[in-house]
Amino acid sequence: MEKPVATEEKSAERAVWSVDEHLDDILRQLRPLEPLELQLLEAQGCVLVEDVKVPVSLPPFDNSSMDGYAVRVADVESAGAEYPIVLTVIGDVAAGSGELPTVGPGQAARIMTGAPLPPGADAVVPVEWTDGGLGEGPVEGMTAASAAPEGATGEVAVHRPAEEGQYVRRRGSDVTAGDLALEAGTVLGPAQISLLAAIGLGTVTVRPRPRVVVLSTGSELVPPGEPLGPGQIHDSNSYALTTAAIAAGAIAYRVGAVADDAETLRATIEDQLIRADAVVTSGGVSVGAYDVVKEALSDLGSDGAGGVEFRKLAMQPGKPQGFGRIGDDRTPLLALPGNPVSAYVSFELFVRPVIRTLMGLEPVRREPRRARIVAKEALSSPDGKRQFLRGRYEPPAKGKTVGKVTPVGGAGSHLVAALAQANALMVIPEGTTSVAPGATLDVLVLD
Ligand SMILES: Nc1nc2c(c(=O)[nH]1)N[C@H]1C(S)=C(S)[C@@H](COP(=O)(O)OP(=O)(O)OC[C@H]3O[C@@H](n4cnc5c(N)ncnc54)[C@H](O)[C@@H]3O)O[C@H]1N2
Ligand code: MOO
Repeated sequence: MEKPVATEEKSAERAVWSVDEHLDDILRQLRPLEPLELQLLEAQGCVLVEDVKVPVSLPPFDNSSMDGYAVRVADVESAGAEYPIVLTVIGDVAAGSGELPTVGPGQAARIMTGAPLPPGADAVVPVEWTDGGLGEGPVEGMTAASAAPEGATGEVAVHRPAEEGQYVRRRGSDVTAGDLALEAGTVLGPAQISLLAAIGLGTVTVRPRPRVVVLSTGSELVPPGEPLGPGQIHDSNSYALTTAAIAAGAIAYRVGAVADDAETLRATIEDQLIRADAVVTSGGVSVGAYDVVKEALSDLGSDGAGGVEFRKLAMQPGKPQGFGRIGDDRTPLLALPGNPVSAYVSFELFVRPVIRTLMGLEPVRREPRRARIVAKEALSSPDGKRQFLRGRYEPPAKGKTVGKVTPVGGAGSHLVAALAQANALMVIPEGTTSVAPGATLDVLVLD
């Protein structure tokens, strides 16, 4: 844990906050979202809040793992290529068959993969071990039932013996009724959702994905796809932050850029609160005459309570930051700086942990990795600030613990092209003003 930058009680006006102090202050004000019962497809990536028990065994019945013939082992004991055993085919058992024929001595039932093993049979011989009912040598596969309905009856020659239970998947061999299917705390990925579906659960109780409303502020902003007028730029932050929120696990709503007008901004945010578990804004948090986010948000609490506090952080980029809880539900709002790299780095450091906390996901912060700097010149960093430079990270070679990182672009917080080439943030600590090539440092890998 790094030494706090300011030790006296914090006040937005005078103290500089460290990155960790700001994040800790945000996180201590948040609780994970209340669990919800969701449809399986909506639960992907969410944390299960209760143990799930298996209601019915899997497989629910003995079934075939091959397309072939359900037989009695005793009948085919002496089967061989030279002297195949000929059995009478009494019918087909397809996957999903409800009514099953009974296989008597000298009989076989044609059976498909996943179909229940019919009574009387105690093994399956794959169709490749038989003549498929065609009266010749071993076949490659069955003729489609639609093309040859007579294949379900007649005779079949079996060329190899079978062992008891061969190609039979036993009832309960996967999981047994009453077993623990998944433990509370499990993050549901496709394999876990597969299991829930297989044991017949249509819904599951999880912490839901937070709904994150993203809005940009700035009268100069024009949506991509529209032409620029004098002095205008395209709004890239709302796209970066919306997609970053989705990548972090949220359901994100991008609201178009709002002009630098405090009343419009306040009304827009109030309108959005109905669908927000968190609000993220960009721009308007510095000291300019048109930085209206401060003006609009400082008192946007419930009945005058709460509101957003604006701070200076000992970091670069991302110095000006706002955080507070607003509206009747005390919805967390993070006001990020407008420079595109600052907004993105701020998202990584503060908003992503908020999303993960609301979802109950661990770890909340990215775990730093160590990497050796590959560069021609030393990297410089402002004294007293934690700097986040953009870099390309390569994982450690086999048997090594330290990877490599090459800076891309400079420290400027407007350099979006370099950001797009980067896959990591290089972290230069507060007390360090110069780092030589070949030195190692922490990197946050943006995967
Ligand atoms: N006198 C001072 N000026 C500035 C300071 C300071 O301490 N004293 N801090 C600088 C730092 S550091 C940052 S970061 C920025 C933060 O400014 P704001 O949050 O108020 O952001 P804006 O002024 O609205 O915009 C800054 C910059 O970013 C561009 N921008 C804004 N929104 C978007 C968007 N959605 N998509 C693309 N680009 C966007 C905007 O056009 C500006 O160029 O303040 C410094 N100034
Ligand atoms: O801190 Mo500002 O965020 O450097 O560009």
